[in-house]
Amino acid sequence: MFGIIVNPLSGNGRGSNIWMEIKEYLHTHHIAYLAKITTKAGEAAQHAITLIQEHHVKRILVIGGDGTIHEAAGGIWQLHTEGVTCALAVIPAGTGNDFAKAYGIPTQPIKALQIALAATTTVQIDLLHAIHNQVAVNSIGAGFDGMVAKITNEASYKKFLNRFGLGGLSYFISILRVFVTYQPSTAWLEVDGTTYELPHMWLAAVANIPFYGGSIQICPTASPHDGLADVVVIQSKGRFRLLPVLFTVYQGKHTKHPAVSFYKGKNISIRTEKPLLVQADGEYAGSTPLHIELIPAALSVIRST
Ligand SMILES: Nc1ncnc2c1ncn2[C@@H]1O[C@H](COP(=O)(O)OP(=O)(O)OP(=O)(O)O)[C@@H](O)[C@H]1O
Repeated sequence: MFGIIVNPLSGNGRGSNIWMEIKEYLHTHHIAYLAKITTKAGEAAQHAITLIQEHHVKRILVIGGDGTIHEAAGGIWQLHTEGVTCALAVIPAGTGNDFAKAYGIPTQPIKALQIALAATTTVQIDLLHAIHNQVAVNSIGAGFDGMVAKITNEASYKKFLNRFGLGGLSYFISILRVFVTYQPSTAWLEVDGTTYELPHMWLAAVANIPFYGGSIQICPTASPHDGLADVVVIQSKGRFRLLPVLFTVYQGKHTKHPAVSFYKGKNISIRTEKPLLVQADGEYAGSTPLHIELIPAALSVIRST
């Protein structure tokens, strides 16, 4: 028996349509499952806990976006700390789908389901453990990207673009909106005991995978298997100096720009002169200060071969 968690509203209703298709396939092929459908934000974590504790599932398939994956992974991790294991599989149904991209999970729902059912390749991935005991699978960032996550999730164009399968474009629109108004500030980054002062900081993001915000290659060298978190910092006094970064970051070709710097470590703190918005896996997650600890090999993920 395996468990399924569905966010029917992910990708502006794509989650619901995919669920119909998957349900039909499972019935046709006489595959037993137990499904939980979310009815409000935050529910996926509890669904994961219930599926594991009460129904003893060893595999949970999430049909949703990165926000729902974030919550389900949090539930699985909570029980992992008590010694109970359960693997996570995904059928991408969200706007950005960065998690699926990182693990080669196809966007075609039946293909993604077949990978989940076969479970031939399971990998252990690192997690980013932050304040309020939450874990992130993709990234946690403060400043510019916290603001982009917030306005994207509130924007009406996210819904509109999702209708045409162009959800990823909504992040780009938000980036342009925030870019013209954002005011950088001083921050202090601590990586494994060494503190760096960062004047004119636009963003500081801690990444577990190379992508965020719908396939932006913010940290091309980030790996969820190396036991280290990658930190990317962007600093600039002027806005227009960052234009080349803006237009090269999607291909991960911004890395040599003098405004961009990278760090790697296990314990990362970010303090700022004024509270900055924080995003965790693309969802609003409070504000700075931030402390993140990398937990190595903390979650089993079923990936494409
Ligand atoms: N039934 C629901 N009603 C309202 N909100 C929900 C529901 N189920 C989940 N959520 C919340 O919706 C948020 C976004 O969901 P999700 O990430 O799955 O889709 P998305 O926003 O379309 O995709 P992406 O994160 O890739 O942009 C999550 O933070 C989750 O808590």
